[in-house]
Amino acid sequence: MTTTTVPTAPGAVPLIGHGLQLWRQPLRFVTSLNALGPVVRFFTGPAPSYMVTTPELVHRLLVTDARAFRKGRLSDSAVPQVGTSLLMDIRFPGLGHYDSHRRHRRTLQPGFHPSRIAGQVTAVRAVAERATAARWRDGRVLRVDRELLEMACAASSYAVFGCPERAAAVGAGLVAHLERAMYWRAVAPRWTDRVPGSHGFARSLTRLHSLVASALAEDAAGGGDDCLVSFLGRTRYDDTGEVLSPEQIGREVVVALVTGTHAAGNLLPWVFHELARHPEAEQRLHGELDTVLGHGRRPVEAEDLPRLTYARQVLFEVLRLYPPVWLLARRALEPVRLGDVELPEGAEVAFSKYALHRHPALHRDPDRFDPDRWLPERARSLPRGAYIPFGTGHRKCIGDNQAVTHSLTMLAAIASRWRLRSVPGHRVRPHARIFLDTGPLPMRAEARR
Ligand code: HEM
Repeated sequence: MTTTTVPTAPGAVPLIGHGLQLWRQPLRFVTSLNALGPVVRFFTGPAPSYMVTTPELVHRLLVTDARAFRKGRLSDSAVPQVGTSLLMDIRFPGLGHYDSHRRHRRTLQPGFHPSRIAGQVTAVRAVAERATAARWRDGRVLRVDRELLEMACAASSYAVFGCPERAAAVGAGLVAHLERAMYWRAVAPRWTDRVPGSHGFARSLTRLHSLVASALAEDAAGGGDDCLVSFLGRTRYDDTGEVLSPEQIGREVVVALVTGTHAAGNLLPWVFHELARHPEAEQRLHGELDTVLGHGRRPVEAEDLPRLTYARQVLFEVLRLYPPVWLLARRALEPVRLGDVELPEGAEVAFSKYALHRHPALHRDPDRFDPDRWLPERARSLPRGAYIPFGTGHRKCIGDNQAVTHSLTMLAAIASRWRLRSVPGHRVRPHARIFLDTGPLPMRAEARR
């Protein structure tokens, strides 16, 4: 197949191509492409983009042929706003894209070592305990989406800053400003700087950089806590011995906070939504929590997490059905062949984990919530690349362990004491922007007795 025989998604309109479909019903649009072929052409402007729909080709894109691609459009739109960081296309003099990323990643990786993350469990549990004690009451209807986003923000701020006062100063509102403006910058036309949220964005960015500067100053004076900022302040590139500049540390912190808050914080509302719709799964989860934590429900500790196997299956199933990072893209650095398709240099290639995770050829009854898919013997039969909530290859999420540990801890702390019930008449409509969320999610809290 050449690029001329690649199928084009139906319904393109002049000038904006499929932009309206992607804007109005993004999830329906990306899943509809599964049936058209392994590579499908679509348009959001005059130049074509290509959607890859099979695990084999996604694996080629992210692993086998990864050197032939860079990040592309999303990185290009975010860099002028928040600067270059590990998540974007970072470059060092004399090194290409791949080697620049590798050098930077090697330097940051120890900051996310599992032992450091395990050390955060007690603080993350305390975040959930404090929030539920403050606002949750038996029978009260809560905006569960906001509650859990705030908890995720407090948990990731703790991972970043260590010191509880500084973590408290971050606040979900500040992080939400950043996420909102980054989304609008990515989708708004290039000719305008005036995207919704830009004003709050500038203030939030300055505030975050100043929190980082004071944390680094405190560290230099010998009073800092062991946290991501203090690790980043100490780490050095192993080839030159150079340290990261405070500005660079600030940029990495923006990414860690936005993804830690929004990607992880959007996951738990989906978990409670699915548990409320599947009482048998909820009962199994409660049974496991009662066994592991005892009927007195002692607080969850890091050592308990490996024993929460069903809770982990529930989480993995929600990551399949509602992958928070639902769409990703790359740009070809050179002419490249994907399967039977020749792509020119500069081609934008996207893939959707939402579509891949619901592909009927890969997952039986793909729209059904079934945590037992993740029983080891069943999970083993999945083809490579069919389940990649955290990506794969050299750019796989560096915060995957943190996201799973924090989410499991909060799930255990909440579900050991609370059950959340759907509110009759409320329909959940997924919002797919940078991250996939439930939108407003009112649920009734019931204390477990
Ligand atoms: C449920 C939570 C999360 C999900 C689903 C998620 C998903 C992802 C995905 C899919 C990628 C790969 C992007 C690509 O290939 O272009 C990624 C990269 C990344 N994530 Fe996450 N993430 C989550 C949480 C976090 C957290 C908690 C942090 C930091 C504390 C984080 C930091 C990053 C960074 C820095 C990268 C870039 C890695 C690189 O390019 O080397 N993420 N994430």
